[in-house]
Amino acid sequence: MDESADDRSAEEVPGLSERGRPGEPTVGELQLDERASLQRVVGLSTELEDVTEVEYRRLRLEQVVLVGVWTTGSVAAARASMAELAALAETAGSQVLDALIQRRGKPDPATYLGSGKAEELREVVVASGADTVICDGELTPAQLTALEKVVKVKVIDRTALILDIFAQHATSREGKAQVALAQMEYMLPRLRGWGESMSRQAGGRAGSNGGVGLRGPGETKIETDRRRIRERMAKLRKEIRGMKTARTVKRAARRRGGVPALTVVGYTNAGKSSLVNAMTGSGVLVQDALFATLDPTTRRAQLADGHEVVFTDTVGFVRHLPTQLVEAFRSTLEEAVDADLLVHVVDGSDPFPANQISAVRQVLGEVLAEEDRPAPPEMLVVNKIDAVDGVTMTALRAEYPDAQFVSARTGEGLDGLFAAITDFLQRDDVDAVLQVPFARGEVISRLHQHAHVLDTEHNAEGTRLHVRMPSALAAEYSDLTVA
Ligand SMILES: Nc1nc2c(ncn2[C@@H]2O[C@H](COP(=O)(O)OP(=O)(O)OP(=O)(O)O)[C@@H](O)[C@H]2O)c(=O)[nH]1
Ligand SMILES: [Mg+2]
Repeated sequence: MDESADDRSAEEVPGLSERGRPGEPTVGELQLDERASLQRVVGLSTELEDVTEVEYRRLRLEQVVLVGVWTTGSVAAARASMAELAALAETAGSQVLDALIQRRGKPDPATYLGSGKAEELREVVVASGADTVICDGELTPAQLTALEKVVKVKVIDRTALILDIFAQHATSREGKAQVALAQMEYMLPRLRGWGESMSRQAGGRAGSNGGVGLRGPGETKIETDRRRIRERMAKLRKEIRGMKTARTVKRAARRRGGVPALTVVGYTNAGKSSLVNAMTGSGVLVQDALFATLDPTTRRAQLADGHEVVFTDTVGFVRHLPTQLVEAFRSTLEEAVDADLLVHVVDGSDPFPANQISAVRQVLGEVLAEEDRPAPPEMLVVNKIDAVDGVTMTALRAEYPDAQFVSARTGEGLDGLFAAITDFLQRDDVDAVLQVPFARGEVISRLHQHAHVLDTEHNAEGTRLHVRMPSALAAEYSDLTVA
């Protein structure tokens, strides 16, 4: 392998460190540091002893160095990807000390980074005092182990990082169960790899302080763990199925109410929750953090014409969503499948909004793939226009001529968005004349709530109403329709 080329292509990404790189550690500190990193890996083996701890396992990230292999696209796109990894790492509670990317045709099959670059990474890790390396991609168990061997601190990948954030943020019973399941799925094939790495590390120190407690789990232990994890996964799947049924029933009840359902989807941090708040006057959690929202929340709102709609705020999307989490997404996004309209929010101030849009559509496609219905219609909403300069704004308008341009922060464009939603919902309204008998007074109040009552006339049989209403509602009252 051409290692000099490897090293030449190494590049530091400026502006990502939260604080300056600390000075070189003294030899004494370095040893302490190394001991600490070994200690941490051994601690991991203890965690794996109990399957319930695997379930809610946290990666305990602290001070991290990010690395990425940049295969295609522009420098700016590669940097944006690393900036996102940094934001993810910070969301997980860690401090980013440094970030490096390597230009390479494809990740090294053995160590992800080329071997020369891996050595360089080791130097950065030592110099910065980092205790964890996060790779911007999904690594094979063997790659993780091999890279760990070189850098001598914990190495995790983007998938594990995202799983960790989800584990920290999930609040509902179903959300927690879904994430636990995804984590176990991720851990299962990696048990052996991590076990081997731990045995290796303990073995290397066996002369000084080796012993029963410091050895990695043996083959039998791993097999037992695997079996217990599989059992736990089966149990979780069953529990999740039960919770799903309950939710479907609840949603069906709401749908019968005839209230149009708008599901707000979009890339993480695009401002979905802010928009729901701005449009409904409610207090959904807004945070400058990725995946602030994990469980779907539903809020009612009234359109200018007096009609009620419900907005459902959903979990944000992200590029390279771990496959283990697609199932979790599917469950929270069932709301999306059922929606009358998908309100797709994109951050207009992001340097690459088109990438966000395609990532969202791709994940949504995967999530909806299993359904035998087409995806609901989508309305694109470009948010954060208060933070977009004039030139970019012109470009965005040209690129997305059908989109709504809003600022959830300043309220700009919200009237237009409301109007567009109203137009959309009324596009297939029908005119009908209903004769409602006295015994069915509840129909009249429902019509006033969900339809335009154009004319009312009381007669001997009850009330005759001329209404303009959604076709679904008309279908429900076909027995009362006289014209
Ligand atoms: N400048 C500006 N910032 C906004 C706007 N809307 C939202 N933000 C900010 O963007 C960040 C993310 O907002 P959220 O509403 O939590 O975004 P989200 O899409 O729900 O994020 P997740 O739930 O984490 O996926 C917050 O810091 C908001 O204050 C806007 O119109 N303009
Ligand atoms: Mg949110």
